[in-house]
Amino acid sequence: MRLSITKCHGSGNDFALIDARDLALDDADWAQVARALTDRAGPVGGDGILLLTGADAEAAFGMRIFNADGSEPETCLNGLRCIARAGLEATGQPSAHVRLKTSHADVARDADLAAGVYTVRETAGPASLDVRAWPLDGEGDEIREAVIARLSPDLRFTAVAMPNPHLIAFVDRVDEAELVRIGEICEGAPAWLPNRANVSFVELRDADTLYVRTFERGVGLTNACGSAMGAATFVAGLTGRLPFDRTVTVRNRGGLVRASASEAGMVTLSGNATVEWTGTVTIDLAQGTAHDLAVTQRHPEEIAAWAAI
Ligand SMILES: N[C@@H](CCC[C@H](N)C(=O)O)C(=O)O
Repeated sequence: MRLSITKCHGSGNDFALIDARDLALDDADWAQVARALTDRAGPVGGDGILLLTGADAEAAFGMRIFNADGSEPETCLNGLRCIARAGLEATGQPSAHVRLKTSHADVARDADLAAGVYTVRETAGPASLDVRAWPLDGEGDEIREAVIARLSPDLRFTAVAMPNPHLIAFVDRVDEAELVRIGEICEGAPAWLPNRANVSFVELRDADTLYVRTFERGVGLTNACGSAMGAATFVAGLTGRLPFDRTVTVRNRGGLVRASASEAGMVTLSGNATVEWTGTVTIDLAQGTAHDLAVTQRHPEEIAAWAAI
């Protein structure tokens, strides 16, 4: 099978985006496409794949995302900006209501974060504190700044669904080895956390800046995770570290976004949707491999504009 793909990223969280509006593959095949395209030893590499899906009565277009391991999460807010760019360009609209797996979001082209950086504003939520839905068992119905002894005796986590599951711990300094240790416990899908979780450590750097590092479910450490940045901004408000509705800078390993969260749990992020190149590639579904990549157009100007941030 030969696919057209767009290699793109939001804050360095990188994806192969596929216009799937006229493609009919079953979920198992998309999972296999995700494993093939995200393999960093293969010709493309990435944290996941994004599917632009068609309109319905409510939404101008939709997004599906598959993680590198082939699992399909509920949302992806860095990926949504890339899908928004593709969907807005495809439909010719300046803004849109977008269908996600289990929820909706609103997107619009925003003023460029910096010269030449295509920027999208996205609003998603509401964030939910109900962990019975994950499920996360044995820690009560809500987890707010609480020790989860099965993960660490020292850290205090807040559990938030965006609606994908996030465990957020504010720390003085991100300890990456500890983040990986805890991320891997969750990745093992223990009986008390069968659907796993994304785990983030967050530094409050000043009254206008957070730094977020995330071990993502189905992927591992990534440069950035948009839903984690949204969750972290909401938890900063919930725990009184920052006022709700203040727009702050959320830094990450791949760059930054501007973010705000309301008390009702709606989060708004404004950040890049950078296209690196477009091309075609062959997928061997039986083997789960990608080969014969042909890049048809490169965008060094977009890569350079983002690097300057
Ligand atoms: N990187 C994404 C989140 C992708 C999904 C996540 N790994 C999960 O399984 O929930 C983002 O930018 O939000």
